[in-house]
Amino acid sequence: MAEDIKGQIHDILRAMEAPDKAGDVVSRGLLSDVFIADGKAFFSLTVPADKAQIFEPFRQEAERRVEAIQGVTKAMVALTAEKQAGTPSRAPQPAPAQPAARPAPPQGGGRPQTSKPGIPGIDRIVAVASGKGGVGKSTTAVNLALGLRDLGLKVGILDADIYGPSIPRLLALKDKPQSAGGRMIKSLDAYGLKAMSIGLLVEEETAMIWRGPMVVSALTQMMREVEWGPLDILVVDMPPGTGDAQLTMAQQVPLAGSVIVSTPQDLSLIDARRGIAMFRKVDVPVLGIVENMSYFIAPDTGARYDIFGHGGAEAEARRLSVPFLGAVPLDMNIRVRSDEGVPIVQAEPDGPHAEIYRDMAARTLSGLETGPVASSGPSIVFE
Ligand SMILES: Nc1ncnc2c1ncn2[C@@H]1O[C@H](COP(=O)(O)OP(=O)(O)OP(=O)(O)O)[C@@H](O)[C@H]1O
Repeated sequence: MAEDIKGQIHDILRAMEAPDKAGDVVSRGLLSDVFIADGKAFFSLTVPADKAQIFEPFRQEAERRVEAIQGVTKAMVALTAEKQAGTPSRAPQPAPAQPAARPAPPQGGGRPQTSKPGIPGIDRIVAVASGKGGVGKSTTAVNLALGLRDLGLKVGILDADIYGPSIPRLLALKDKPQSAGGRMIKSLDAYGLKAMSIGLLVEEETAMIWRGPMVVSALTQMMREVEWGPLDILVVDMPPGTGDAQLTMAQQVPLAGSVIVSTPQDLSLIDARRGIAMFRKVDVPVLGIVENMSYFIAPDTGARYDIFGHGGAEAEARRLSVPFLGAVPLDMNIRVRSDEGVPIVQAEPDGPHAEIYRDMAARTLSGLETGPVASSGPSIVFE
């Protein structure tokens, strides 16, 4: 059945004239894998960044035609922009991505330019990623977002962790997303953040088997079709790992930078290194590394223990010439607050942890404004 639908989708797309009149999108290899689940069809079309705008009516028409196939209840087609290696990354943007009247970045600043289509109303998108699961990526993402909020920014958080969306739990999001009319859905509000989670929109089993292009289709759709309102920064909680889905996301989402979360253990650091290599490969600036569960604070005495060999991530950051954004202790309170749906920065704004996250937010922001300080040039390390 699914194969039959895929065949029909190919036929439909082959028969449609591409707006740039350069041949049909299937023969040109612009079509991703087609994924069918629960009667929903997902695929993306990779188009040159400067043609994204003229392809939009084509995208809509493709959705209409695919939805007319018997057995298809919904079609989700995303345009992803092609970034050619070596081309100057200043292709025209299909839609204004910058709200008016933002201060210009400092001279020589590292505000990354991207040839990928920006998201209207969202000034900058920052990915929070980890080389492996369970290191506290989501905890870091929400508290970093709240830290950025405390710096006076308008901040959104998008949970793109298809393998275990945890933002609804961390932010106690209970309401179902509501339609905002047309294709748009309203973002949810949590502690002054705009929030949306893939877990609120898609069945978890469906999302887990998506491959890279499908994840990007869903993600770009969530970015474009959620009413975020104007945002200074959208923090994206990425799926853990450095596989196909993550690489495609890093490559095709217009990211201004990435933050890598690691624990101090060697194994986690090896994975973090892979994460950094992945972002570098696709020219996304690495804004820095966070060392989570860096040391342990005994709940009874408050004494500090470096049980995991604290400092590993900081040393690694130096070795790899990326900024170190901060060390967060393994602290029962951080976990308890997360489980209660009130992240520590919100629950204990005057406590030591909130301060750590606010510092982290300030360093992240400064990396966005001026470029990650330690990231340029090779470093010579004597061991
Ligand atoms: N600094 C910390 N101190 C104590 N507990 C923590 C800390 N950071 C995270 N945790 C706890 O560790 C668990 C995993 O954290 P989290 O869900 O943020 O990790 P993750 O890397 O996003 O995981 P996954 O990749 O599986 O989604 C959670 O129970 C969380 O509350």
